[in-house]
Amino acid sequence: MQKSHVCCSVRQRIDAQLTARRVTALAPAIVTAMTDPAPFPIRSQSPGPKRLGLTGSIGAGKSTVAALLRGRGLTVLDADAQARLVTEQPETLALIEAAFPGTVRDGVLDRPALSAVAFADPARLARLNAIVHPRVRARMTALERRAAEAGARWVVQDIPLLFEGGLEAGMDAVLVVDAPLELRVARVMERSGFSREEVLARDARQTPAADKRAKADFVIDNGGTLAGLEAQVDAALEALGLG
Ligand SMILES: CC(C)(COP(=O)(O)OP(=O)(O)OC[C@H]1O[C@@H](n2cnc3c(N)ncnc32)[C@H](O)[C@@H]1O)[C@@H](O)C(=O)NCCC(=O)NCCS
Ligand SMILES: Nc1ncnc2c1ncn2[C@@H]1O[C@H](COP(=O)(O)OP(=O)(O)OP(=O)(O)O)[C@@H](O)[C@H]1O
Repeated sequence: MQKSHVCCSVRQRIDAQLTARRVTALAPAIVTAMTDPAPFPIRSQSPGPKRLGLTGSIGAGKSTVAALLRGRGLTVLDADAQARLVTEQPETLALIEAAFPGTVRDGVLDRPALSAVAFADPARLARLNAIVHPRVRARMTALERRAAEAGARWVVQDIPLLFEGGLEAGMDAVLVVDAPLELRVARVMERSGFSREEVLARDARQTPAADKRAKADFVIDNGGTLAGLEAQVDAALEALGLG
């Protein structure tokens, strides 16, 4: 009952405003609504909270956007964090060590060592993904169920590999955050101490940023200031009726 009310209120607001299906920023801190004859489509017919997929290439600013969304009261489920928990489980570590010998030491994953082997070769990365991703998905489903029980009407699913996993079909809306490659590289080098080559190796294993943008319902350009980013996040939430 409550859920259909949310769905209707989203539709009403967007019908009334005849606003954007897509929000883009052509320059930092400037948000432009592109008109679309159709109201924003809320796709899911399934019960449970509506899902806002949050994705983007390495270093685009997903975690930063996720923090803003949390700050606005939304429940954010973080696939990277779940992957980290999964890769602490003995069962997963045994599978990883068997597939990538030498990457687990004293029961702890050597993340740089695994990265060096996995991101160097698509077949190896596929093998790692096959171990980790089903477990991450199961945990995300469990978290979503918990959020539903707590009364959440929307959940944000922060999933770096949303398009790579074909998960967009299960989302009610997809928000892609993006920034120019060189800026993403510089930000990740600064944040994580990775080399330029390490960042580029990961980027090369992801769906190209241009393809992500093309598939998005909302594109947030994070090539500028944090204030500009925040303004775009608020515009997207407004268009979804969550502002
Ligand atoms: C290889 C691992 C150990 C490296 O750990 P590390 O701490 O260096 O990176 P972290 O997990 O924080 O990921 C940082 C970013 O790297 C990129 N990345 C991570 N895994 C992948 C992947 N399988 N394919 C492409 N890009 C990836 C994403 O942009 C991600 O946001 C780790 O990333 C991992 O276990 N990856 C497999 C699980 C996975 O796909 N996680 C991402 C989404 S669920
Ligand atoms: N607009 C901005 N201005 C300055 N720094 C920023 C901005 N947006 C994000 N950053 C910084 O850039 C780095 C990358 O951002 P963030 O961690 O949010 O990206 P991500 O997409 O989650 O990365 P990953 O794919 O590695 O998980 C962080 O250190 C973050 O604080």
